[in-house]
Amino acid sequence: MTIRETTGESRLRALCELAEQVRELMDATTLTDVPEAELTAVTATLTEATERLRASARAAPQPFEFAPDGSLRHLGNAVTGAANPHALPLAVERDGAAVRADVRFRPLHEGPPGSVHGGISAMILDHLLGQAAAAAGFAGMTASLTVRYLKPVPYGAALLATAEHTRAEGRKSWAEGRISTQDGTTLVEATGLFITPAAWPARPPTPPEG
Ligand SMILES: CCCCCCCCCCCCCC(=O)SCCNC(=O)CCNC(=O)[C@H](O)C(C)(C)COP(=O)(O)OP(=O)(O)OC[C@H]1O[C@@H](n2cnc3c(N)ncnc32)[C@H](O)[C@@H]1OP(=O)(O)O
Repeated sequence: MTIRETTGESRLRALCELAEQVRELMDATTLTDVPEAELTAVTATLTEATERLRASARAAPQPFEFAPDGSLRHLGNAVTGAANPHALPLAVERDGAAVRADVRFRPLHEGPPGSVHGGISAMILDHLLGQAAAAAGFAGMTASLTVRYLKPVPYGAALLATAEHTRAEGRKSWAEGRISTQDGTTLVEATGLFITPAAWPARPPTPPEG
């Protein structure tokens, strides 16, 4: 893994604004009820916009990099990356030895009618557990993730995701976490095993943020 120095903050801000607009577009697409002719017209507009963006393309999304304030960020990440339209994006904060993030799912995350797809909840927990392990100095790859779905997860509601590192054994470390309502009802909980690949530095210099 290489971590590059950041350049072009203004351009990155513009990229993040574009990604946020694409998220709005995805929600609007999921919910729209406009007539067919309007759907066709908007599709033509978007086809043109897509071609304009593809006029110059990178080989991969935004990499891990140091922000101007010295923090480590990954704008291309599918969960936390503000430059990745797929991301919520989740803003993960350290809370002592644990991590937390406010979560508000979108209609485009629908699985069963009216609630969030289980794979989306698992993805959020995978990431948060991974960050908890990293925050404890055991950054690694997910080797296994066990998810227990206790109650349907609504979209549109303010929810909380939390995770903490629980133990480590050599390159292996474990974390657990949950997605809860604001009043503390657990909707989904997970435990995960994270393994630091032998080629990675054993401990990252700073806990990753976001
Ligand atoms: C500085 C940058 C910081 C970045 C921080 C970012 C944090 C962000 C958070 C991101 C979060 C999201 C993250 C993502 O989305 S990560 C994306 C999803 N995960 C992957 O793609 C992982 C793919 N798998 C691998 O790369 C390798 O298999 C890994 C690295 C996991 C292990 O390959 P490695 O060659 O190293 O393993 P080993 O053979 O030497 O075995 C070592 C030990 O581990 C035990 N074992 C192995 N596999 C499993 C298993 N599946 N279950 C249970 N145990 C397993 C094995 O028995 C042995 O135990 P022991 O005999 O020693 O007791």
